[in-house]
Amino acid sequence: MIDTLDDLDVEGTTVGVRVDINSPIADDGSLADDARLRAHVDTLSELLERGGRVAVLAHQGRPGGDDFGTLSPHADRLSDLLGRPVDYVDATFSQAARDAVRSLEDGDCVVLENTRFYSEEYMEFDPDRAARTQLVANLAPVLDAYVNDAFAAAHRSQPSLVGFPTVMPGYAGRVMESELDVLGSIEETPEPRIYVLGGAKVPDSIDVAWSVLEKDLADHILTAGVVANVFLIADGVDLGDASSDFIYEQGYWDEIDRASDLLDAYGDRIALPRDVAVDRDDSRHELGVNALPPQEGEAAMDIGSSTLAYYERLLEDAGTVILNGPAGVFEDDRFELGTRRLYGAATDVPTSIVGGGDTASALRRLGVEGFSHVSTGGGAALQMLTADQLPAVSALERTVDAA
Ligand SMILES: Nc1ncnc2c1ncn2[C@@H]1O[C@H](COP(=O)(O)OP(=O)(O)O)[C@@H](O)[C@H]1O
Ligand SMILES: O=C(OP(=O)(O)O)[C@H](O)COP(=O)(O)O
Repeated sequence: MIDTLDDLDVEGTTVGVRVDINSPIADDGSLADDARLRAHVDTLSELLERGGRVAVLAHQGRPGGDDFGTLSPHADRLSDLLGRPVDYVDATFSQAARDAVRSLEDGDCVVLENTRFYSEEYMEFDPDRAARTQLVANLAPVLDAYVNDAFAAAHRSQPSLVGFPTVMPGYAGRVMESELDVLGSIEETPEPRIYVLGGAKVPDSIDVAWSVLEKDLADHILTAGVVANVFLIADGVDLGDASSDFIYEQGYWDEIDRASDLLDAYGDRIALPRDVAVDRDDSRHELGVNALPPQEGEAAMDIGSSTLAYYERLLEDAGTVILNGPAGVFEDDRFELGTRRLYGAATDVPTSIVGGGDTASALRRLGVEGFSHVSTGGGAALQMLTADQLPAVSALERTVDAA
């Protein structure tokens, strides 16, 4: 049983609110999509209107990634969306951050800097240990309560997600509450059940694949995106140096062995692309897997038309489809076809559940709609649908009682 905002006496209370506003970032550093900020408006508005003093905690990107950066543009955008001033401080738990939180008055909001600027935040801890990290130990004394609205990050056991509710009363925000309601009630989704695993977070996708195949939750897994490329290499296909180098640079080389083990154990339930699309002479060019490797410098950027026809046939018989991750580099018009058609076909399945920040952004851009549920979380939604507990949700369940 988790407490919600209905259980929190908000007025005059200083609340640390963990949101997930991790967003695509344009080349000039601005937000390329603000959907995740919009999602949290209800929670933040409610807290502010009820007289709360709100300190927003969030991450943006992963250390070393192109989208790793400051939350300053997020604060500006939140101010527009909330229709009230939102301060930003370029500190997360230092004296400057604590002063900014202490000086909040009823109805004030400040965004603290990217929690992942601080190294412990990118590590996974059990909640008790997380409570002793620098972030929680330094910030908790200036907060009265903690609200977790970051469903999309609830599968991470990181300090800002599991540490605070160990030392102060923790509550689910409105996004967290509604995601848990919708995804938690899908106990008996219609079969056959198909998982579509695309995108670029290969280790997460392979974890999910193991889990749903072992538990017999998935009748088929359709691979797409970088996930498919890893499976193709594991299956002995020569995808060429460009795709291999990309996988190596992402640190995913060991995932090829894990994909190979999965194919050995459950190969009959894992569908691999039959063709891929590469950039040749500045145009989309499709190659059957038998025609691989591609020419030098060409990388597999999307699944091809034969693969789409094959996947569409499998989806015709599905009762439930759960999808995460674009099928290709949808940001480039030449490689959006796989995502457009695959996700389009999924809207015809009786129960269709989609998750993921980039995925949702791709679908908006491509105008694909009509799913049963579009979750704010990708990995978090998938983990929940594997029936595994989300660490941040468990931490809220075990939170300390309000005084
Ligand atoms: N074949 C591919 N090669 C390189 N990148 C790809 C490929 N297919 C998809 N991607 C990239 O995957 C990214 C999204 O993946 P991911 O972050 O896992 O999605 P989500 O945020 O929805 O969970 C996009 O930026 C897209 O360009
Ligand atoms: O974008 C996110 O997850 P998602 O890609 O599964 O939707 C969350 O912000 C979690 O980010 P992380 O996967 O870097 O921990």
